[in-house]
Amino acid sequence: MMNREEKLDRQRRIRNFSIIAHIDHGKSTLADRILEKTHALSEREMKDQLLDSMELERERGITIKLNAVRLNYKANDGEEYIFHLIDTPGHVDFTYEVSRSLAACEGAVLVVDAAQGVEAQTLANVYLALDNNLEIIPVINKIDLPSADPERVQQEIEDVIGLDASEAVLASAKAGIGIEDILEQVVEKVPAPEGDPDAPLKALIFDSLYDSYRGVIAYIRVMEGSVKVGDKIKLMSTGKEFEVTALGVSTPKPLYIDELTVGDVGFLTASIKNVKDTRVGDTITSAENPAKEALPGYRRMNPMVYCGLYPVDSAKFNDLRDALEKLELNDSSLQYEPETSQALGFGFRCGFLGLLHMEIIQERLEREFNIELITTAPSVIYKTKLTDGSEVTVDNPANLPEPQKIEYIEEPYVRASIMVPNDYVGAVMEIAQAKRGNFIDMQYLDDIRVNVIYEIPLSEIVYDFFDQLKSSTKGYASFDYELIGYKQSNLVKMDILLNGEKVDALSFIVHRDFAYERGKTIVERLKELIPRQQFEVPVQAAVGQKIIARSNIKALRKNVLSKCYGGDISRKRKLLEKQKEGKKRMKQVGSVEIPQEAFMAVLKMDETPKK
Ligand SMILES: Nc1nc2c(ncn2[C@@H]2O[C@H](COP(=O)(O)OP(=O)(O)OP(=O)(O)O)[C@@H](O)[C@H]2O)c(=O)[nH]1
Repeated sequence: MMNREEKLDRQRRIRNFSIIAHIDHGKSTLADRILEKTHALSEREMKDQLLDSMELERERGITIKLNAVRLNYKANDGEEYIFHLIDTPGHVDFTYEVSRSLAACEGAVLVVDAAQGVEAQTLANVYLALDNNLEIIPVINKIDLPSADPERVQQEIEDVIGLDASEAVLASAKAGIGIEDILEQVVEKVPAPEGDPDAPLKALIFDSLYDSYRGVIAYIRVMEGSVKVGDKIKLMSTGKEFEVTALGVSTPKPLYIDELTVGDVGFLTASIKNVKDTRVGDTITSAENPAKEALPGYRRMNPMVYCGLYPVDSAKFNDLRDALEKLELNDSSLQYEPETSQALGFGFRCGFLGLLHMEIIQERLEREFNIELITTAPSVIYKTKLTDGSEVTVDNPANLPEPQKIEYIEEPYVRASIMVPNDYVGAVMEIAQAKRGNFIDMQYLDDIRVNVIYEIPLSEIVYDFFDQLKSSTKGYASFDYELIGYKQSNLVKMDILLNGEKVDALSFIVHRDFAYERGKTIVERLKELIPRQQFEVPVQAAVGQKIIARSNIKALRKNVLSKCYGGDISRKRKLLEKQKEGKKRMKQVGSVEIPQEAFMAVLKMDETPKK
């Protein structure tokens, strides 16, 4: 164990920092270069971008799970420094996790693409870093690109963000230019951690994951005091106590050590069975000598978006429950509870931080657990005030109380900031208006670009807002949003009837002014998406008792087999197999077979249906 002097001397040489950037500006590439430069990895190990560890992440090119590595850097001043490089997820769904991992740092390397310049997430990340009082080191990356314009971007960083960019490093993470300058600036500009090594322990949890051998692994930053293997610790939000079984740092290989002290960033295990006991943002203290106050900023994350997950094969309900249980071990923001749908049978209503989070879970269920799912359209949480004075929250449109019982309905709103070149401002405003947005502000960033700010219902963002934005701005728009609270809206529930029967899983909530239009569109879309049956199927959209749109799915003219009546058997089999293939993602609802796409039809309202 180190004595106080040794601890203080070490603390002086620690630098904790993150890399922040808009998506694709080169964060992971730079992290790799830094690892290489500090000899953390051999070239062979460098083959894959190491900080992004999960397969899905790599495929989608985004970072979901946070991670932290310890690196040793011998600086030009001749001293050995200890760097902790903390990785942050790069998507709005995970903003809270980003803010907590930034809270574990004293500095941030801000990467801005030399051709693209400042974008929506650049700003959003800078604000998070400033909220956490971080020293920001601007880096202009990709200067090797022919389209790079470092001077313009430097000016932009000063004008738009208000940071001094006179010493911004001109870098190419790809070509390995400027990496040493970045590391030297980290040494010079990022302050060493403060905090007393002899104070009661305060450690911030900025990530946690479940490992089937070791239980929960909490990634922590020690802010005060120190923690040793064998210590009794206490989680300050719950009061639960555990005994530390192991401590370590990733280099990035795990290196087990006996003690983590002020300024250290590493992992801790303590026979904890559930990630819900180590929530991101919570404070770990000593059970015997507890700190008086927890670290600031702890929030419990609540899901923003819900959808129903149903196994295509009803016999797989238990498999689905087991799979969700497993995923939940590793994901404290995932919520689920059993739900029954008249149309879809037994399934689960699941809550997610956002749409990306939802897609990731769906994909993992299908890929890792081999469960074919029918997923219903995502819904936000509505607050309804009833005429009897009580309040209910509704995460499933099918459960919205009868209209005559409702006093009013409130829905969540976000503040969206959309950055676009001048020429596309009109297109952006058109989309935002169509999505019930209230115009708030328009800021000119420079001669070319504008930041357009709207308040928009979250439900409209959930419905293909970003896709529309991308396609009508040729991909130039960048977008960020934050939840601002609930507002009253004139909303109604739209029911869909197939063959005269209400299909609960197809119900959705819509603004009254849009009900007629959406009703018409969805009926047309369903007509395209639902295959012809042996009989004619009427499709109707209704608000309350009133049918507002209808259409008919014509009956099949011929049985598919009758075509090859008398034909050879192999052709017949092929046809049958093809039919079976097509049936995979179908659900028999009453007398009608409905394909997966139909349940999501409500999401793609403004697209012309493809057959
Ligand atoms: N020309 C050039 N390309 C670069 C440079 N740095 C990164 N890239 C490329 O830019 C793309 C995005 O780089 P990443 O490092 O994955 O970006 P990121 O910011 O980590 O992206 P996310 O993980 O999706 O947030 C990749 O194709 C890189 O090869 C650079 O200095 N020059």
